[in-house]
Amino acid sequence: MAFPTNGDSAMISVQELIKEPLMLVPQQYIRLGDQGPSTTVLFDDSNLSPTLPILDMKLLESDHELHKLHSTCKDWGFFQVVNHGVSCSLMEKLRYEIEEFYKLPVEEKMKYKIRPGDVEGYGTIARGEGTLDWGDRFYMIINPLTRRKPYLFPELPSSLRNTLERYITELQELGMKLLMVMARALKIEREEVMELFDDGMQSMRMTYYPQCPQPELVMGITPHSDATGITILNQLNGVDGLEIKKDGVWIPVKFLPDAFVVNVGDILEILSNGVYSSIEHRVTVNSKKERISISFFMNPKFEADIGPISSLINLQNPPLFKKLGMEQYVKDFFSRKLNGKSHLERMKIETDQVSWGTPGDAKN
Ligand SMILES: O=C(O)CCC(=O)C(=O)O
Ligand SMILES: [Fe+2]
Repeated sequence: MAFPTNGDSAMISVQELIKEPLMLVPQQYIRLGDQGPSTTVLFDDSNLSPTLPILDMKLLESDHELHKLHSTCKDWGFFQVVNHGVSCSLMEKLRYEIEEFYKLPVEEKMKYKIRPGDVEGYGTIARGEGTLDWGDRFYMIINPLTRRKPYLFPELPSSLRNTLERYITELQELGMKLLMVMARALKIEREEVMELFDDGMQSMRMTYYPQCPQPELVMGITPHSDATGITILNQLNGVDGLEIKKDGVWIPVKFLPDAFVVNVGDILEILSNGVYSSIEHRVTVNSKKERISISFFMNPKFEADIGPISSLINLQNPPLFKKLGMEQYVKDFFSRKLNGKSHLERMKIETDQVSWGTPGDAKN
């Protein structure tokens, strides 16, 4: 599928840019004031900063852990998950393969470059205010298989491709398990979630954030919420940088070995009729070490309708979001600038259009 984009697809590799010793960041990457990364709450020695909740996959059958998951998805929209069942050796192999991929000469990587009018492939599209992010990305749809671009996934170096294939299988299983426990916590029928997400639209983004001579002036990825069901993030080389916006402040996520970071995306906020919230996040970079991550995005199938799940709607909880086909939802998302939660805002039903009850009741 070709997505309309708002023009400018900048094919500049930050990795190439810093090959020559660089003292000053070029103008097109600079963000000042509120737009810059200087608004973070730093971890202090007394450990007073709030830390992201950690959930144990093996305990999620218990009512206690289920309750913790439910309140975490409502209050944080983000958590780390341990005992997730994906083997350490596969995680190590994946890290190695992705590092090797980014070490390839730029001409090799350019074989996968984002083509005009598209969003998939290697490179960065300027989707903010024209300011570029300090990171080289590779985004592609990986499921359903028929949506894989023939010049992307199938053309990757075979050892990376085989490792990704194994990783995708494991993450599909983990993602489905997470969605099922969320359904239980939300009191949604398993079948309903299965129907939406089984063989759904899935995509991934591998990102390489090079070290930066002036990290206080740039952003690895602009603040955004994910337009997904859920996202499972693997901070491959253990370098920090992810920050989430909680109660109006940016909080750094401390890397936890052998854990995934999971977040609620806009689609899950819509499906849960606002009971769960997607959260804005961003990535800052540093002057010493590059950060490498891979995000796995799980979504409903292209044929599905996105809207509040009917069993969650009643007189006290009227629908807060419109209904839209997934195909159209994805198209609309990619044709807009990446800007906080603005895409989700467009899906909201105006308060004066809501005919029953008070909208606030839904956040129970
Ligand atoms: O690299 C990261 O930690 C976050 C990436 C991200 O937010 C995304 O791919 O949507
Ligand atoms: Fe994200």
